[in-house]
Amino acid sequence: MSMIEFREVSKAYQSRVAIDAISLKVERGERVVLFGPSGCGKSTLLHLIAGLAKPDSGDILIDGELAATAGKNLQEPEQRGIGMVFQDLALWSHMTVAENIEFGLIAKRVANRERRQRVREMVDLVRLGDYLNARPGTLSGGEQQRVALARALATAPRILLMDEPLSNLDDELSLQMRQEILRLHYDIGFTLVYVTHSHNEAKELGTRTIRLRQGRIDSASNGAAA
Ligand SMILES: Nc1ncnc2c1ncn2[C@@H]1O[C@H](COP(=O)(O)OP(=O)(O)OP(=O)(O)O)[C@@H](O)[C@H]1O
Repeated sequence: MSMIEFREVSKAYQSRVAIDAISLKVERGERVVLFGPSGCGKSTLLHLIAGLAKPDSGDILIDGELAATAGKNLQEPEQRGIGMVFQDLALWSHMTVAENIEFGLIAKRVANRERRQRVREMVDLVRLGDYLNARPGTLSGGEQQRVALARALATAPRILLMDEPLSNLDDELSLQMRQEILRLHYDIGFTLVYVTHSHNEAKELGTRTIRLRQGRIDSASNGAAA
């Protein structure tokens, strides 16, 4: 059973078609990189998987369960077991770094002690141990991205969606984060769908590259290495 399945999914914004009858299967543990020119539908595809957008037609299955169908979400985003790192998904500015990371764990009713331990592991992972009590507004762009990554991974999601998550980082930190993502993938075994314009990131992180063009899968490059 696939972890993510799209059956003839379409999505338009007003008259603009963002996703055009896409059928797609992503298997458990796969690391899929989405490529393609600006406006081809990459972010919309992630939003559909996450439940942040509804398909106009077609079905979306997550781990074999119908999560969305024409015009409605049958599973809310928080029911889908998905972690997200999107550029426009801001951190909560009134909360500390620790509280941001802890948020999903509270929602999942993880016990107090385990929560604190998990937050500690996550800040260490993204090398922000000294910033536990800082507010996001006092951090650099790159540091904020690392908090977002820690927040997304804290609940050990079965699917991790990332939309250009490393674009604000310098080369060295970007490399470290890519290694961390691969290590975590090995440890946790999540399914990754990753949007980037970087060939380096695609080559290192992807087990499969899918190129989108005008809301459709460009079949010439589906399955090819970056
Ligand atoms: N909320 C929205 N309202 C109206 N149109 C939208 C909305 N979101 C996306 N679109 C349109 O849908 C199409 C696909 O956009 P999308 O953001 O998915 O592309 P993308 O491949 O992620 O682009 P980029 O690489 O620039 O981030 C574009 O034509 C865009 O203008």
